[in-house]
Amino acid sequence: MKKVVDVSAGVITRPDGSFLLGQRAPGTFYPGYWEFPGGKVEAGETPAAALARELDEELGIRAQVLHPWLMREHHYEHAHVRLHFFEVPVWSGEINDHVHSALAWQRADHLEVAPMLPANGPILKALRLPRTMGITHAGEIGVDAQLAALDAALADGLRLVQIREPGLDAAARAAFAAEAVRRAQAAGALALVNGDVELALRCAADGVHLPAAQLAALGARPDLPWVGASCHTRAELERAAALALDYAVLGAVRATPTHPDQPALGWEGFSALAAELPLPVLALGGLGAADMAAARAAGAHGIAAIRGVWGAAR
Ligand SMILES: Nc1nc2c([nH]c(=O)n2[C@@H]2O[C@H](COP(=O)(O)OP(=O)(O)OP(=O)(O)O)[C@@H](O)[C@H]2O)c(=O)[nH]1
Repeated sequence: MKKVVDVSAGVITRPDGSFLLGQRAPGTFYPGYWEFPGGKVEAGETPAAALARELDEELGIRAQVLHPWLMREHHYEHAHVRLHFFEVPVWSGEINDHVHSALAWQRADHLEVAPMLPANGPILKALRLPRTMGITHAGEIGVDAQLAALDAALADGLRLVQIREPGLDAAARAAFAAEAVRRAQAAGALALVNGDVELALRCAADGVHLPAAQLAALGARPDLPWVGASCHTRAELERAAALALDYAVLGAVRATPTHPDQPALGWEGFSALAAELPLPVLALGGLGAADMAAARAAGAHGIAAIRGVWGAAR
């Protein structure tokens, strides 16, 4: 059995969404491959402290803000690594690299450098997941009002839409889904259909969002580009990870009128449940754009919302 090596890596992000990659130098494992800056956690160090130290040693910068994000394990020929990824949106000092052959600011949807270290493929996919998910409720506000709110939110930058319409009958739901997928995709957004793989395929959606009961019942990941699930417990989050889903939605952070029976987790409860998972987790439950910073500090990838995304007037 190879021993487990803990490694911390930082997704150092600029306000335009680009992040920093470094190319591994000759004489290291996987020379020429690209990685997120970081390195091994030393005895007695927390992963966050290790990353702060590595960024200082390798790049000469001080991380001012470090958000826990994902944890992934990977078996290399030389070691079994447990990678602790953090997001680093704020740092001080000029970047002055001491260890890589080259550095490059990259965007997840338009990577210009290759190859990436083998463990990092899912990390790049996670970085392509937008930070805000809008969940439709045409059954409540009406199809026309929801489509108008969708257009306004897309114009405002929304790039991830979950079509969730338990209140519409099958025909109305299918028609609404087809139209919402069309509008979302025309704006460059991902559109996911809640709970219905068949309908997602029929309207060429980007994926499916599984309610918790479906997550529990499924034997394998549905064959669609994006698959996520609603989770309320650690066991459900681990099941989503075991099925290699692309994301989970975890709530409720606050009590909401949609799910009055669900106890509120608060940010502490959220971060305890969402810690050290290999997939990004969106926070749900009474949230809006103003909660993004708190969500990310708690380890969330971003937020998912019904009312909080469609705007007060919509
Ligand atoms: N820094 C970093 N390491 C990664 C990433 N992805 C990934 O699989 N790894 C693996 O994690 C391990 C990190 O080792 P390292 O050699 O960079 O560690 P280090 O800076 O502490 O070097 P050292 O060997 O001199 O102590 C390597 O096995 C590397 O392949 C990544 O994105 N960033």
